[in-house]
Amino acid sequence: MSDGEAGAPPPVIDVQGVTKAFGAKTVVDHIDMCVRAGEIYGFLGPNGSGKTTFLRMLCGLLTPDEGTGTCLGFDIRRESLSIKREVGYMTQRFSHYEDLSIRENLDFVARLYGIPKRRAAVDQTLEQLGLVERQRQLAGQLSGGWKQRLALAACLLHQPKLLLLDEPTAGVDPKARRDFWEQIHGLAAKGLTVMITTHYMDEAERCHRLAYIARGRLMTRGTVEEVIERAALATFEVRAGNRPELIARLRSAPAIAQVVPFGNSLHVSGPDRRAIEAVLAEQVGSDSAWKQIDSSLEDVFISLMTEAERAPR
Ligand SMILES: Nc1ncnc2c1ncn2[C@@H]1O[C@H](COP(=O)(O)OP(=O)(O)OP(=O)(O)O)[C@@H](O)[C@H]1O
Repeated sequence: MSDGEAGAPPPVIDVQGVTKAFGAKTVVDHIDMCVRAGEIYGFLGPNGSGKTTFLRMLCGLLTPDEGTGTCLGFDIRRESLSIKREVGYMTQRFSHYEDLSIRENLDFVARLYGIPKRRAAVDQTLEQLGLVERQRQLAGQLSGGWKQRLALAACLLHQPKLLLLDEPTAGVDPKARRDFWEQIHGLAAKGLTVMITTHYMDEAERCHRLAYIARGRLMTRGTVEEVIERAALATFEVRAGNRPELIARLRSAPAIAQVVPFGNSLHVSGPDRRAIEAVLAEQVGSDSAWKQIDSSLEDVFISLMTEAERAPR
């Protein structure tokens, strides 16, 4: 599986065989990754698949049990201090002081990290993220979307070269998520590299490239188009309404890897188009009720997750 091309910008993250176990459980299992300067790289996978653990190893917060590589040109095992200086890491549980304003929160973070020319750094970050008008507003009164923007601002104060964002938009409404992504694309256009975890498919589609892991193992990576193409998954839309007995019958057919309800229809997928057609012809009847459609990223991810769950450890 190639992860980059000739003539591409230099890698900002370049790691091989990164592995971490907690007790007997291997949480990150021999992951290779190459992310290039200015890329927005999506890191996806089901809950508990090891994404946060991997991010923590990249930025020097956790030492891998196995594996080698560099982040921002620094060795992930030996130079974690240098890495931390140049990485902005937005964790899932970003906290701020509710009774301090946006400006006061940023000033506090700048003090904490000993950022030189603190006032100028705060001014610049407020400007950069469109927070100037709201700088006196108390953080506790902000909507979810503005809170996320404050969190992003706090990560940018020290002008990192790499942003690691762990589910930055969880629970944020679609408009605020869109605004957040505008910011991310703007930052990447200026040369910042961004690695982002998300469970939202529309966000995955906004990444330049992405990787999908399940149970700590890398299942696929590439552009959205490459990931869908490589999966070679045949998907059919079955317009059969809500029929639990039909769903159960389809799921029991060996040719069918997954059946997922989508509104009034079902998405039925598997590796062998003809074999699925044979099952549908038998189970659904008239072929006017079903047709082949393009597989979506979500269809592919669900299929990969199922594959990972079935694989022996
Ligand atoms: N410090 C730790 N000690 C023991 N187990 C841990 C530790 N940190 C994480 N784990 C376990 O490792 C597994 C992977 O967790 P991780 O947080 O990396 O997954 P994730 O993909 O980020 O999940 P989510 O999408 O839910 O955030 C989980 O089973 C978790 O309980």
